[in-house]
Amino acid sequence: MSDVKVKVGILGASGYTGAELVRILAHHEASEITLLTADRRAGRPFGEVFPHLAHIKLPTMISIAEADWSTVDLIFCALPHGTTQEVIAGLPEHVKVVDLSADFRLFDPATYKEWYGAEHAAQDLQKEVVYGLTELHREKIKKARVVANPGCYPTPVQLALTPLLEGKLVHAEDIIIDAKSGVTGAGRSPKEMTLYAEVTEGIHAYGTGGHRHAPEIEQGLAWACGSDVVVNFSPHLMPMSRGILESIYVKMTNGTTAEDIQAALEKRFADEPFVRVLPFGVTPQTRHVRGSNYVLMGVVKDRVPGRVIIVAVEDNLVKGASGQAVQNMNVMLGLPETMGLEIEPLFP
Ligand SMILES: NC(=O)C1=CN([C@@H]2O[C@H](COP(=O)(O)OP(=O)(O)OC[C@H]3O[C@@H](n4cnc5c(N)ncnc54)[C@H](OP(=O)(O)O)[C@@H]3O)[C@@H](O)[C@H]2O)C=CC1
Ligand SMILES: CC(=O)N[C@@H](CCC(=O)OP(=O)(O)O)C(=O)O
Repeated sequence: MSDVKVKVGILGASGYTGAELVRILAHHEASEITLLTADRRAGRPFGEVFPHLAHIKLPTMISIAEADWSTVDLIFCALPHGTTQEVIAGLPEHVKVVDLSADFRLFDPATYKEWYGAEHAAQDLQKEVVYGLTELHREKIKKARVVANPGCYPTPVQLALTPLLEGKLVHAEDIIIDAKSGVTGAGRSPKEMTLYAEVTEGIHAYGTGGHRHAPEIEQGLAWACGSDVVVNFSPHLMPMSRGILESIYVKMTNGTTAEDIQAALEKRFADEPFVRVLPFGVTPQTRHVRGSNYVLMGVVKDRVPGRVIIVAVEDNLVKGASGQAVQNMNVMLGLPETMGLEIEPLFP
């Protein structure tokens, strides 16, 4: 491997996923961080905003307007969705991009407008974007200049269901995803939904019957089975900082058993470094992936005939965002895919 390091920028470095990118890249031997941006916190040293990472030598965070793009080979864009399209569309061609926001994840402009409430501002660029669920789109990611990192909720469910839909082992029209997330999923900017008094000692459903990740999940599952898919997706906010757990209820096709589902998932992910299928009947906890890039999934036979339940977990800030973003960078640059990501989960 060459000693020349890839120069990396992080736009939105003062947010949760920005901090997580810095934490991961601190152990990434083939890259160096040369640009950090913030908005309200522009002008402040990174280590002042995140004292737990103050020992790392980093450039001061500046505004995007001040950025010199000649100092970067690749940027991670960790800006709120809606603010990203114009920034990325204006970048010079030599800059590769991994976008963590939702701005380039939906490939049909009408669907984008329906769920995000505005016309897509960079439709030409959208045509060259690759959807960055690494395990499912690795070959395209290798050649991409701009990668749309998946949403946190859509990652585990697409991993679990893609092999089952491809193998016609489950029905595409009967999929229920009951999802639960920690509050960091909502970002670091203050919001009523994430006030301590309203999160602690209770749980609540939100976006019930129509969350913007439903069309992203449906898009990915339609790629898997070659026809339209409609899912019932219902997220809940949990009194914990990180982690996502999804209980996925599906109906098996005639003649398929829960053991067949287990075997199909084990086969599909046998060589994947970041996806683990647990022994049949064992379900994972969010604590089993905390701080790591792993997705764990467990298959359980439902007592209701013909049905099976898959429980999948990830850390929303790692495999659900910054970890998968670094995994995609590694693939785009031809680096070992696991570089910087071989961190064991923090338990308990
Ligand atoms: N949190 C999660 O679990 C996941 C998040 N994502 C996506 O990743 C992106 C970043 O999320 P997250 O880190 O949680 O968000 P945060 O709210 O924690 O951070 C947002 C960052 O963007 C900066 N920023 C805000 N508004 C602007 C603006 N108008 N122009 C330029 N910079 C701006 C902020 O700067 P400042 O601090 O100075 O205001 C901050 O650095 C979002 O698109 C989110 O949807 C994707 C998957 C999971
Ligand atoms: C708990 C919480 O608020 N979660 C966020 C999803 C976070 C995420 O990964 O998605 P985006 O990148 O699409 O924002 C939500 O429900 O909107």
